[in-house]
Amino acid sequence: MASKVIKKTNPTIVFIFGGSGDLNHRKLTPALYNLYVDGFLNDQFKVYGLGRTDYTDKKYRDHLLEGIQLFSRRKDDGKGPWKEFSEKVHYLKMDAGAGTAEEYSILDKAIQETEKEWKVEADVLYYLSVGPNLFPIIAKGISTIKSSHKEDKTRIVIEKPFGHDLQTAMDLNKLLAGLFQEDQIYRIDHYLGKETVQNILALRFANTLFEPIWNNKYIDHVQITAAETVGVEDRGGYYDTSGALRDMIQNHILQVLCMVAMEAPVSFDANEIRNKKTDVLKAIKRYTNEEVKENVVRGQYGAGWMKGSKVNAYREEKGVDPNSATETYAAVKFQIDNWRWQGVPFYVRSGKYLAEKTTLITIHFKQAPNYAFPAEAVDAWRPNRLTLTIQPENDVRLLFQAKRPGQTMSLNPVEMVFNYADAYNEPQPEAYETLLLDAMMGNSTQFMRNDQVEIAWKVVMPILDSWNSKVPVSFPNYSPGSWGPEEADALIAKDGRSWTNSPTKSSKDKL
Ligand SMILES: NC(=O)C1=CN([C@@H]2O[C@H](COP(=O)(O)OP(=O)(O)OC[C@H]3O[C@@H](n4cnc5c(N)ncnc54)[C@H](OP(=O)(O)O)[C@@H]3O)[C@@H](O)[C@H]2O)C=CC1
Ligand SMILES: O=C1O[C@H](COP(=O)(O)O)[C@@H](O)[C@H](O)[C@H]1O
Repeated sequence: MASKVIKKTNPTIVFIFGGSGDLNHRKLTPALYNLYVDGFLNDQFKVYGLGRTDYTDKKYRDHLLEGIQLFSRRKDDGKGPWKEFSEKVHYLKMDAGAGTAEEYSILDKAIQETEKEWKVEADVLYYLSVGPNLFPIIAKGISTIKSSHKEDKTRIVIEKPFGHDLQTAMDLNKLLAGLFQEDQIYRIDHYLGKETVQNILALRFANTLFEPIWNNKYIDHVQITAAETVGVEDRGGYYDTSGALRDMIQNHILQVLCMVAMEAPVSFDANEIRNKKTDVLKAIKRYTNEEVKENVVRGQYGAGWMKGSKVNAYREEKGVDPNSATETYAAVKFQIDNWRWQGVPFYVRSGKYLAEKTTLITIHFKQAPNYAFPAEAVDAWRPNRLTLTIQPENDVRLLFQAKRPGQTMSLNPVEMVFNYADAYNEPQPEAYETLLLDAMMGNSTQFMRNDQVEIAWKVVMPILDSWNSKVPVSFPNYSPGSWGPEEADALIAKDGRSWTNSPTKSSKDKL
């Protein structure tokens, strides 16, 4: 087996705004720790958590170690690699919201001291893991830091949500463009870092098997589901200003849709891939108010039960307006008006408190002609289906017809399965590991470009506008633990199709 060549980062300083926050605790520090253990970080590496909370370096490291123990794919009791890694971790107390050059000068000082100690110019990554209200002020603050003005060495990662609507996304893009070059800006969408999402390009463009039939001649329709078994948890305040369409569909699901629908790139250059994805977004049909009613369904969960526990209705959640019209579920039938996809609907849906935690893409092929087979042979006939499960499993399944053993020509569908965990012994990196490493390496392929974000907003704006312009539908309209509102079943059923809820658990399961 060929040995893996590991390319290390340059000497790097990472500043995490929101270092005391939840995302850093659960995702960012565990990701950096795993990159360290896997050998991707230069020996000259430092990470500073930033926030207003009082922490000494020691207390901060203890807090982060708890995060490693709870959330990292690799655990550590504090005596393993964490011990050495934690010496690279520091905390700086600052009010980033003050936005003054004086406040930001502590970062300047930290860079200068570190460069003096390392005797090299460091790459500097600023990660904005804070609420979106702070993005503009922090971006301006960073631009005042004298020692990180070298464009090729300074990068800024912006968390979601990138804007609340098209106008606010455009405003933020404009502000960032005035402060940084576009190739310094990394707008993160963590779905793009997931292994199986990245595998879509390999599956489509590294095999001759699929691409020739990847079009409206052979594909009947595509489904993308991102179902969650959690409610809004302690993020009610944020979620109530967002909803499923903004929180999941405008970003994650549209990006996944682009990977499924894009044309073949001529190279893996960041801009080439992003151009091809942008073309898909441009081709998505913009709905009129009337068409929104026909093609979009929204839902909100009521009170009920999840796995034996009683759960509140959305309107009773902390931080949520008791009369809220915010959707916790959305299903959309998208239509892509281009040569490859015309006439092939893309049904997408996402929701909280659904029956299963699953993210999957299903490609439903057209029915093969079955006239030559006896009627009884085709009883169980099902069209071919390719399923890409993104989580909780990472697998690819191809459903096709096979002859049952016996003396008669009796057919039934079977599955060929490729499962990452079975196929490879290597552990899979978490999405944030992949994306943080890419950002440190200066590879922006899996990040959103300014125009991509804006076009994605343009796709959903007619839906948001239509929802704003009329009296809300009667909420709640689905129970926790279900697959969402009945109207979503009707949305697809009226086209003579049905949702694929979950792939079979193993190839031995009865199909
Ligand atoms: N948590 C998650 O699972 C996900 C989060 N995100 C995004 O990541 C970002 C962060 O989310 P999350 O970690 O959950 O949020 P939290 O509310 O847990 O953390 C917010 C952070 O912002 C810091 N902060 C707030 N005001 C200031 C200020 N004036 N100066 C300095 N620091 C400040 C807080 O630090 P302090 O109080 O110490 O000042 C805290 O560290 C958001 O944009 C969110 O949308 C995206 C996907 C998932
Ligand atoms: O960005 C978000 O994603 C999570 C779901 O992410 P996943 O990786 O667990 O599928 C979602 O819960 C959250 O509301 C949203 O902001």
